[in-house]
Amino acid sequence: MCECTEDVPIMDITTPRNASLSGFYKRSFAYFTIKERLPRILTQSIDILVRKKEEIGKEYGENAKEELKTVIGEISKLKYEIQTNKPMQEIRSDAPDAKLYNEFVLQQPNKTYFTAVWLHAECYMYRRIREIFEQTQSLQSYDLFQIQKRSSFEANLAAVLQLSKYLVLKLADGQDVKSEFIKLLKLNLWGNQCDLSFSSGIVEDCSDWFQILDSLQPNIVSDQSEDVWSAVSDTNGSQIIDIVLDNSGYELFTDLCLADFLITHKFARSIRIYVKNMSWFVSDVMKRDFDWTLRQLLASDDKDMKYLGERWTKYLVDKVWVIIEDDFFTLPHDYSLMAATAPALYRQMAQAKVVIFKGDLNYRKLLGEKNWEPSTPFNVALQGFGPSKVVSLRTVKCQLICGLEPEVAEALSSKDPDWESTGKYGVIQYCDDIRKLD
Ligand SMILES: O=P(O)(O)OC[C@@]1(O)O[C@H](CO)[C@@H](O)[C@@H]1O
Ligand SMILES: [Mn+2]
Repeated sequence: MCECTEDVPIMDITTPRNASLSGFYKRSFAYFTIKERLPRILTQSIDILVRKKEEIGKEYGENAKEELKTVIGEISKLKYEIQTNKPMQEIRSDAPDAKLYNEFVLQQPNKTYFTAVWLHAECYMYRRIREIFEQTQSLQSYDLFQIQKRSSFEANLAAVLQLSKYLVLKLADGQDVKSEFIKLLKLNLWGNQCDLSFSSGIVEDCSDWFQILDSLQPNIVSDQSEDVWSAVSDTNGSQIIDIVLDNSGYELFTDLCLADFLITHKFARSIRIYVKNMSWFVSDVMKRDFDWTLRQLLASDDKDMKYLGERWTKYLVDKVWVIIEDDFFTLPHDYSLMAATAPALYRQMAQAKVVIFKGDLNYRKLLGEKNWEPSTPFNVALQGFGPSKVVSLRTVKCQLICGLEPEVAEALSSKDPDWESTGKYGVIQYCDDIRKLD
């Protein structure tokens, strides 16, 4: 039994094969996340609000200081509900996504934090944070994680600088385009190690990847970068490439470098970039984070960073890059439900040559949060999702995976029992099993 007050027995086992990940299985990263990581994220957020009270008052008005007390109380309440395994409550909001949340949670057989599907419980927590700010007068637009996101970019300036120089050089040079593309793809993959939900909001230095890229090759446990290259470099058909972003900071910078490379080498006429429309899993990119990042580049003293800032601003003005916000990315639904829940988005993605999904959370959604047999082919694990060719770039931060050669998972587990929750390993996976909507 766990120490939860709702009298629910938590099983002291690992996640059974083919079951949904859930805090219900005590020997799982899902359990650890709900028990330790989510409450820690909330505690740290409260600390920041307390520390920044005066600054928030100056920026959002005196009333905001009063409302902060309510916000802090509500976040503490949310933390208590998680720790004591209460059922997920109805979201009180007129926003259209709240209705979908409420219907979705109602349909689920298990509604408490530790018994629900982990993906649902974790997404719900971030939606509740949004609700807390929605209920205020003065803090509607306040982003609880903005300070951490900005610090993460600032802490990784050295890596950004180094990559800027490299990219500026490579953009001007048409040599060896394939190997440069694959190199950028891998840099981009490792950029996904730098998320703040994983480190519970602790800003880490991500600067090493650039130097040690080759030595990391054995850690890419499934590498279909050749297939990705073939799909991306095919100049027949659609000239649009979609990227579903993950984290702000260094990872976003690597995404934009890849997006620039694709445009410069004419693999796409336009790149559509999908962002979150609320504060999400601490470090995920919202439009305002994207804009802030470009402003940092434009204001830089470094000529290459500034140049990229100008170049990318022009891409946005000319609609070569288009930023898209869609509610679907902050719903608890996995991607196999996109066609039914967000058919317009599915059809839009079907116009793309390739859709690149960044990061661990997107991978969980692609695989339907299920503990697949690790040798399950990627196209099977996608369970019918395939608006276009799908690429996933993901460092392995939780216990689900597919597309591995037989025995690879067993060998990794005996070498490093925690291999699935360290972020040290990565996958570059590809599927061209396209399923059009009627
Ligand atoms: O999607 P991202 O940024 O790569 O990772 C998000 C993440 O940190 O959050 C989840 C747990 O909180 C984990 O699945 C994953 O490690
Ligand atoms: Mn993320």
